Amino acid sequence: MPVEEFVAGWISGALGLVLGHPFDTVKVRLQTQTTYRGIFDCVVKTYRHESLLGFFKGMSFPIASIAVVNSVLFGVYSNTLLALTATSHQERRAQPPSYAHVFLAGCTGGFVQVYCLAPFDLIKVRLQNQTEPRARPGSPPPRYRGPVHCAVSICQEEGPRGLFRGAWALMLRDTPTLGIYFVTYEWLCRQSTPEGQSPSSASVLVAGGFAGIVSWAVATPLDVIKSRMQMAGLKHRVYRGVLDCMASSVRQEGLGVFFRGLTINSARAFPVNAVTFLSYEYLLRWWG
Ligand SMILES: CN(C)C(=N)NCCC[C@H](N)C(=O)O
Repeated sequence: MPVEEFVAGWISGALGLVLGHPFDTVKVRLQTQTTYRGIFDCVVKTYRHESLLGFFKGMSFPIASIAVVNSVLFGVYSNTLLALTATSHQERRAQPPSYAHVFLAGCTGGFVQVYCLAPFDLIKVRLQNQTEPRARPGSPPPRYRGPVHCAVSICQEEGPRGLFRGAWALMLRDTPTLGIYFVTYEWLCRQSTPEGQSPSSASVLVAGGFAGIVSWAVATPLDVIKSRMQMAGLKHRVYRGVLDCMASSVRQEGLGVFFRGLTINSARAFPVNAVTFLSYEYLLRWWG
């Protein structure tokens, strides 16, 4: 099994993550809290209360976890394509796989990475939702002192299964949308590249950026539900499942709830995924 795809997936994911984390914090807050009037209001309040550091809350853990999550996603995707089409990454430019194979491999990568992503994503969302400024003498400490304290507290207060809160919604979000992600990327690369050649850097950037936007646009409704289910344990609010969370969110806030964070998700998705795909392609060409 070729391992370069796993390593390239890790490095490219980490680069994209640092670039996108401030957008991600604003998105999570808009999706789970009702105190903000919009993106601008959330950015201003976060900056005033928590300084620039507020936008980077909960980032250390994803940086560590992206090593596992993105390498599993890209590694499983590429190795599934290898199993389906008997072509390596380098051979696929001359013999492009069918879109059905790309979709199937993307869905497989998305499905498998959920098992690694679920606990890391839960901890990230809990930490991003802590709006207290950095600890000052005399002020009450935030509920979670950091990622490890957060993981231990969740295990103690909600049981070890609590670490997988929202995992069903995450699986429903990621399995089909990662199929769409890789199909969009492949399709756009092929449109802008003469047959048999490797796509240029500009093609990879644009195709990666749009693959991010399209897949996140489709993923946003389940992303909202996933984030709410992840926060539910903390608020001692229990949803009976994904459908119950959907129904109760729509009842209270209308259908618009499914599009919370769509703009910021799309704004984040372009640079993050442009950089992710560019570094992934370059690392593999460099090693190939
Ligand atoms: C729509 N979904 C779930 C995705 N496209 N997932 C792939 C993640 C790529 C990148 N790390 C990101 O966070 O955008």
